[in-house]
Amino acid sequence: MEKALQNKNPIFMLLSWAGKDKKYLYLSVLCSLISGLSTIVPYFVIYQIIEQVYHNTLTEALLIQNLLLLITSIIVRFGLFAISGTLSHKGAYRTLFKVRCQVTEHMAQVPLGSLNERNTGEIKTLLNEEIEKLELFLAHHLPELIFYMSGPIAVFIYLCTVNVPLALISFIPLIIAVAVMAIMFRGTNQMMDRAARSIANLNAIIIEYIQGMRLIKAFNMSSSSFQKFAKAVDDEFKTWKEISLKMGPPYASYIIIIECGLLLMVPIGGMWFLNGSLTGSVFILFAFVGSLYLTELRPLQELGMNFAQVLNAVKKCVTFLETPVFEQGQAFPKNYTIELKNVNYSYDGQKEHLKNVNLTIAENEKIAIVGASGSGKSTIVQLISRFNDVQQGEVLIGNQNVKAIEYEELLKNITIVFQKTFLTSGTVFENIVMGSSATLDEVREAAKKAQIDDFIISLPDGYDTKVGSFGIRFSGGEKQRIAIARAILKNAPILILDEATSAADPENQAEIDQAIAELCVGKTVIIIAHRLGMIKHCDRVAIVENETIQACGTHQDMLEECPSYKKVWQDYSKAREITYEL
Ligand SMILES: Nc1ncnc2c1ncn2[C@@H]1O[C@H](COP(=O)(O)OP(=O)(O)OP(=O)(O)O)[C@@H](O)[C@H]1O
Repeated sequence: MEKALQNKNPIFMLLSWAGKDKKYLYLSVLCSLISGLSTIVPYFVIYQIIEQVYHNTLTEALLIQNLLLLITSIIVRFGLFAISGTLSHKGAYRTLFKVRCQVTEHMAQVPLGSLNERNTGEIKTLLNEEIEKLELFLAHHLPELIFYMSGPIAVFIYLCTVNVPLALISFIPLIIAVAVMAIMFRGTNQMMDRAARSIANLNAIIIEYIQGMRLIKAFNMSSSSFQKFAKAVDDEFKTWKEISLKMGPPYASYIIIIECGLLLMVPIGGMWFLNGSLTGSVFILFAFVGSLYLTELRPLQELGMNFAQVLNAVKKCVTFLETPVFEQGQAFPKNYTIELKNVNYSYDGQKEHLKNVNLTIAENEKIAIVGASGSGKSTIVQLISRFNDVQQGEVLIGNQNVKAIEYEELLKNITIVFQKTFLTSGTVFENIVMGSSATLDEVREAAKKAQIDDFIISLPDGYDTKVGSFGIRFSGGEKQRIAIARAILKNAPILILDEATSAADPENQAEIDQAIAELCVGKTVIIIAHRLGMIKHCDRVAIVENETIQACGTHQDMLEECPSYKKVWQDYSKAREITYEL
């Protein structure tokens, strides 16, 4: 793969992605070549017949011989073309599978931050539409290009053996047509780039529209959302209209020019015949064949246009595959102390979202991070787990920079429970086990501790119930308890709870608190919670304000010494006492 990326020629890139399946593509090209070369046979037969008629030597035996030759050439031409198509499709779909695997594998190896920079629509477009265009090239364009080109080239060579000057003249329309085509393709790369961006934008808006359907309905935003969608469709329409307007005239010119061979062959060949420098049979051959053979190249124009899109798709795949991945690192340290030293971080390179953050969390210590919404609490924990990388300063675990630790090892040793739990489309069991080799008993044990076992066994298929089947939708609280069960099962030495119990209902709160308390035993724990009740699990509290950690200490010390923490605590206590009178 590395080697392939250094070699930027798109065709070589594609062939290198095909790997061992290149053989199908090469064989397909070979079949296309032979099939294309067989185009020469009918022209040869025509010339033979003209000669035989002209010299009055045509016999029944010769007619049958010519007929057999024609039938054989037709069988070879279309038989091999069909075989070529079968082979090219086999090679193409295997290659597509490999490219899709590489892209998805690469996605898992790049920092989450660099994926966030690309919108969902862009990645979906790359995986579906852009990679699909590679099939168009490998299965269709490549064999067809060889097929359509080899025939006329063979005929041209054959015509040269008959009469070189006239053969060269018969070639002139192609030179002019190719020049027109070259003019046509000037600037199309940028246009195709724009077309790809426009379809990615359209995809992103469709995804946003579907995902945000509830919000759209709740706030009656359908008209404005439709406007956004309509604008994206309009942009797509305008882009393709512009492309069509730019390509239409040269396309028509190409078709017309390539058909103009007769305009050269009849007067020039006729004059040479009249002044005796050409035999009648050669004149008739050129008048028919010399003006016809180039029309075989008509489809090349369309192939050329599609090829620009294929090049664009290859470029997109290469750019994505070149996104830097995590480098190989060292083993996870034996000590689970976490340290943030002079950490600065900005999402956009402009506003500083974290400034000079310093925090040390001892092994087995439990620390709560509190602060206003948007103050940077989640950003801090994301830097520890390398969802994003610090831009200045360093994050250390067991005195080792997290960037130097093997990424998989890092993820193995850290469990994060987020506020929003993502459930995959598998069974409930698969959603808790998450690829580990835990048994059903172990999974149930974890689920019991997370207070979700009773609910799961009440489902139609218990732990084998498919998420989303039987119209089953999990509530926010149920999803969070599944996430807690996952964390209990994973049992990593470092635990991060980012608003992990925000959706717990009051009935289960006490049990979940108990589950979390058990989960935290013997671990280095960071808890982010707006419900400050979680602080009772913690040894210390750190408060984030003005993009940095303002103060850190025990709950009692902070109440006495940190006015902003005191205020946060008072606000929380007051909020708990509020009752709504209806
Ligand atoms: N992917 C992102 N791109 C750009 N800005 C971001 C991104 N994620 C967070 N931010 C910004 O960084 C700041 C800190 O966000 P963060 O999520 O860390 O805050 P938080 O304290 O965890 O908030 P909350 O308590 O509401 O979850 C906010 O201003 C937020 O808008």
